[in-house]
Order: sequence, then C-alpha cells, then structure tokens
Amino acid sequence: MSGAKRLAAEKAIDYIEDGMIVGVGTGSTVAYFIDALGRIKDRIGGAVSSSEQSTARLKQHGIEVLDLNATAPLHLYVDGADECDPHKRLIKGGGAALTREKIIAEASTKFVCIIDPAKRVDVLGRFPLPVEVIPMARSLVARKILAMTGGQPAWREGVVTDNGNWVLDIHGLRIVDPVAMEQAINQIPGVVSVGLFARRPADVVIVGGEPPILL
Ligand SMILES: O=C[C@H](O)[C@H](O)[C@H](O)COP(=O)(O)O
Repeated sequence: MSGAKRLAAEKAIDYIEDGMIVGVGTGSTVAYFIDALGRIKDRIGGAVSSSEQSTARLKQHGIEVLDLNATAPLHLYVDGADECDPHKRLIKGGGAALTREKIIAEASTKFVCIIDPAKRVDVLGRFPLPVEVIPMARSLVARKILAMTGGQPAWREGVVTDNGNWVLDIHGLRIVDPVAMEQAINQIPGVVSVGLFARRPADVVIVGGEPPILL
C-alpha cells in the first residue's frame, strides 16, 4: 500500500497555494506528503504540525514549524486516516496523534484526507477506535465505554501521547451513528479526545491510485 499512500500524498500538493501556511497531520501517508512539501518549500509560508514526529520531519526538510495560536485560521490541513466512510467521516489516532490532529482539523477551512484504498469502509469500527485519556481516568473511562457501547477497550500499554496521556483502543464496534458516539465519548470525564472525526469530517478525501480518486 506504500505506493498508494505516496500517490495520495503527492496529489494533495495540488491544494497548496503560494504563501500558504499548511496544517500537517501525522503518520506514514503524511510522511510522503511532508517529503513532497519539502520539494516546494519555497512556495509555502510554513507549517503547523500535529505531532513531534511530523515536526521532526518538517524540520529535516527545512520547513518552518509555526504555533497554531499565531496562525489560525488555517486554510488547509492535510492528514491521513485509519478508516473513512462514504460520508468522509474518519477514524484516526492509530499513531496516537488524534488530539492535536483534531485541534488542527477544527482550526482549518479545508481538511484534505489522504488514504490508501484499504482504509475505505461502509461503516466505521473495524479499526479499533482510539481514545486519548488522562492516565488516572484510564480504568473509569474503559468501564464507561464498555457499558455505553459494548466495545472492548484495550489499553495501548507503553504508549504516551505528545500530551503526556494514554490511549485506549475500543475493539468490536460497529459505529452506525458516528456523530452521536463522538459526542457521547467526549462527555466522559477523563477523555481528552476520541479519534472519531464525524462532527468535523474531511472536506476532500484523496484515495491513492493511478489515477487517484477524489471523494
Ligand atoms: O495518529 C495518527 C493519525 O491519525 C494517522 O493519520 C493515522 O493513524 C493514519 O496513519 P497512516 O497514514 O500511517 O496509515
């Protein structure tokens, strides 16, 4: 799938306009996007990054990384996803960057999501749903989510997010109403964010291939 990821990432360059500050997501697909951005770095005004991992790669390419507080609103955010449904609603957070990704998506006028074809599903939930939690609330949140959804929470042990928190992955979900589930999980005390991007879905999805497909 690395070929499809690269093709999706390179197509996203079409959305760059001169002088733009670009919001940049996280993950293996985004790594290809950052490499492509590096080749046109003189055309952009810098980037806002969603993770330490992406910040490091942007800096390797000599791209200036800016503070969101000094740049919002952003015109463009480019990021990958773990799953995408026909309404461009997403599951994200396989790389534990969901909270900063959600903040940048919210701050951006246009969210372009870049995926390989294997990420497309009819109903979200085959990929375990990531939830970032304050460490002391891990067990409480897990019990609440089990009672609320029937999904099985698993602690992603050993993983600490860039915000110093932990991640639960919820297995066995079939998410027929993603907006309702996003809101319900968000309301549990101790939840920092849930990797459902339903209330703010992608605006454009690029599915990598020859040629890439636009949703
Ligand atoms: O936390 C990580 C992000 O949400 C990624 O965008 C997502 O996991 C997709 O990653 P990849 O492009 O490596 O499949």
